[in-house]
This record gives sequence, structure tokens and C-alpha cells, in this order.
Amino acid sequence: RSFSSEKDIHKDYAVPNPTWSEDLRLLYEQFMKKCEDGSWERLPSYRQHPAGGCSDFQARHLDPSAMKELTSRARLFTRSFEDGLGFEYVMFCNDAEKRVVCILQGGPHLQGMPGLFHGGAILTIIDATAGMCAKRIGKVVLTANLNVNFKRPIPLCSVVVLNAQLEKAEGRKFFVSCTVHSGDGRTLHTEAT
Ligand SMILES: CCCCCCCCCCCCCCCCCC(=O)SCCNC(=O)CCNC(=O)[C@H](O)C(C)(C)COP(=O)(O)OP(=O)(O)OC[C@H]1O[C@@H](n2cnc3c(N)ncnc32)[C@H](O)[C@@H]1OP(=O)(O)O
Repeated sequence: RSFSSEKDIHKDYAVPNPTWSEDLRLLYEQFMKKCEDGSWERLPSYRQHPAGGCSDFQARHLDPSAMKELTSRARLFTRSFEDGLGFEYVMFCNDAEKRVVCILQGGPHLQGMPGLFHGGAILTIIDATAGMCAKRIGKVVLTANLNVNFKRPIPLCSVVVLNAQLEKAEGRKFFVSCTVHSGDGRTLHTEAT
């Protein structure tokens, strides 16, 4: 299968696929129910996001001649794995509460210590979720600072729930907290700001 076909680029990946576990499906259905009254919204997710909305930003930071070539080959890091091997996730936002929730199943190619989720992979999905929470308000956002406490290891291929909450906005700075709990909510694995 061609990994970078046109079809893949325009496909919304934030929907169930056959690699999803029962636990991830159940959480997905729970959040889709919450979307029915409009308080929550499922956020679609693509391998290649359109540059629109951040072209000024790109022009300031990137060499224009390199940009065109790069843009066609670029993939969103969290969507650059084959189905089931990397990050299987969906984000939901509640703009009134300034929250973003991410339900995630971390695949076997995210291993760090044997049988466990890689710390850098955990940070990646925290950054993406907290970043999305800020982006709901700030449009173009960059992470300036990321603090993390790894409290309990995350078993590889298990399902976790990330909760990002905007704590305060100060001018152009956004302060976001983020927790990672096990799918059943019993274990706090990671907390970050
Ligand atoms: C995106 C557009 C939409 C298009 C669609 C795309 C869709 C994409 C898919 C969804 C993605 C979702 C989001 C992903 C999020 C990932 C974000 C990253 O990893 S990004 C990759 C990783 N990140 C990067 O590569 C970012 C690299 N860093 C930078 O570019 C710059 O350092 C900066 C922009 C962060 C700040 O620069 P500058 O504006 O010149 O800063 P100043 O000196 O003027 O200070 C301003 C204020 O900030 C304070 N402050 C500053 N630093 C820190 C700090 N570390 N700690 C604490 N505070 C800090 C400072 O004290 C001051 O406060 P005050 O006095 O006003 O109170």
C-alpha cells in the first residue's frame, strides 16, 4: 500500500480502524455520545495539515525555496506510522470548558523500556494535546516550556486518556496543564504543564 497516496493525505484518521482495542472503541463511543448535544466536538486529524492559517509564521521561520519541496513530503509526526503501530488517537474539545481530551492507544513501535511506552512518545502526545488546547484560542502556538512528572509507567499497547486544561492566558502566553490516566481512570501515569 502506498503510504503517501493522495487518498491517505486527505483521510481523517481520528476514527476507529481495525487495530483499535475494545477499550479504545468504548472510550470513543462514550465521547461521541458527549458530542451529541454540541458541548464536545471530535477533532478530525490528517497526516498533512493544510498550511493555511500559519503561512505568515512559516514565511518567518522557513526558507521559501525549501518549503515547497518539504511541504509535499512532510507528515504530522503523530500520524506518520502505519495503522496500529504508533499513535492511535482521537482528540475531543470542549471550548466552553477550555479542555481537550485525547484518547490514545500507544502501539508497539512506541516502546521504550521493554513492554513500556517510551517517555519521549508520552511527551509527544502530551505536547500535541496541550498544544491543541492552546491552539483552540491562540490559532498559531509554539511550546516554550514543557514540565513533566512521570508517575507510573504506561504498558505498551494499553489505552490512556489525556486531559488538557487551559489554566490561564496572559497576553500571548497560554498556561495549560495535562494529565495522563489509564483508560479506567484508576492510575495517574503522568502529569505535565
Ligand atoms: C499551527 C497553525 C495552524 C495550522 C494547522 C496545523 C495543524 C497541526 C496539527 C495540530 C498541532 C497541535 C499543536 C501542536 C503543538 C506542538 C507545539 C510544538 O511542539 S512547537 C515545537 C517546539 N517549540 C519550539 O520550537 C519553540 C521555540 N521557541 C520559540 O520560538 C520562542 O522561544 C518562543 C516563540 C516560544 C518565545 O519567543 P519570543 O516570543 O521571542 O519570547 P520573548 O522572549 O519575547 O518572551 C515572551 C514571553 O514568554 C516568556 N517565555 C519565553 N520563553 C519561555 C520559556 N521557555 N518558558 C517560560 N516562559 C517563556 C517570556 O518570559 C515572556 O513573558 P513576559 O515577559 O511577556 O511575561
